[in-house]
Amino acid sequence: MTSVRVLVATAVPVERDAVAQAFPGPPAREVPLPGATLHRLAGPAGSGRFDLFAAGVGPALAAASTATALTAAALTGDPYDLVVSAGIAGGFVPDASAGAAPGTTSGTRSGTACGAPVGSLVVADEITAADLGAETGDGFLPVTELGFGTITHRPPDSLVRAIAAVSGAATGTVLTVSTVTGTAARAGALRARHPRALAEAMEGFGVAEAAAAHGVPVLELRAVSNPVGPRDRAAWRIGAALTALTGGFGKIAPVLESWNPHEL
Ligand SMILES: O=C(O)c1cccc(C(=O)CC[C@H]2O[C@@H](n3cnc4c(=O)[nH]cnc43)[C@H](O)[C@@H]2O)c1
Repeated sequence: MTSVRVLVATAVPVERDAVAQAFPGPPAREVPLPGATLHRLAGPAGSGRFDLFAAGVGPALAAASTATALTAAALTGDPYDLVVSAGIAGGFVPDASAGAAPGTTSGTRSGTACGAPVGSLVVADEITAADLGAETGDGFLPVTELGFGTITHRPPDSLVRAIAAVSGAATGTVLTVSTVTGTAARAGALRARHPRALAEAMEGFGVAEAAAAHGVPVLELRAVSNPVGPRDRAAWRIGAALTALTGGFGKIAPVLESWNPHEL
């Protein structure tokens, strides 16, 4: 059986390098593509084959870059089996008075609602575009209610559960936004519309759209660098999140390597 071929799309190089640190071995080989450069890891024979790349910030550039990488691989006759959107994110931290959102694996520990605190990991069971739609006098309407497209992609359930189990990541919806939330009002509106949301970032839905167009399954793994809410740059913990991302990939790499894409 050939080994699993995985494309990991981060937004920026520092996230890509944090993922790369989880993989021991020789330095990655650079493979240039139009608009992006793959970092091809040389794993031991029989292990998974991982290409990491910085796909850009925001859903549009991430989708375009991911589609380029997927098309290039397909044209060589060696397509990817899985795409992973990875990086840092804002975490929803509910009020201590609030319970966990139904269906999330986050919740109450010692009576304190925990959501997705800074430094924690989140694996998406739903990758949802939060601001793709129309504003109306009666509120926001997603594109699906306008009769177009989709707003949610669902990663393979068994893989999500395996990754959560091995990494300790919380499981829930990860929102994709084009504008970083910067007020309590916006955070509250997102939580009201997406009660299972644990995190927001800016690329997952774009990566997932590209993967879906190629019929390739997608995952999103995020390490929380800041709370979603009023803008406070001093509260960002990018170093801690990158460390968590490296640790998370160290744990999930064997799961990805042993995953059988035909068991979907
Ligand atoms: O200074 C700001 O308020 C600000 C505004 C826009 C972007 C940033 C970034 O640092 C880049 C966002 C980058 O990181 C992911 N990310 C991390 N935290 C969040 C968040 O709370 N909401 C959305 N995205 C977030 C995102 O995926 C981007 O790649 C700072």
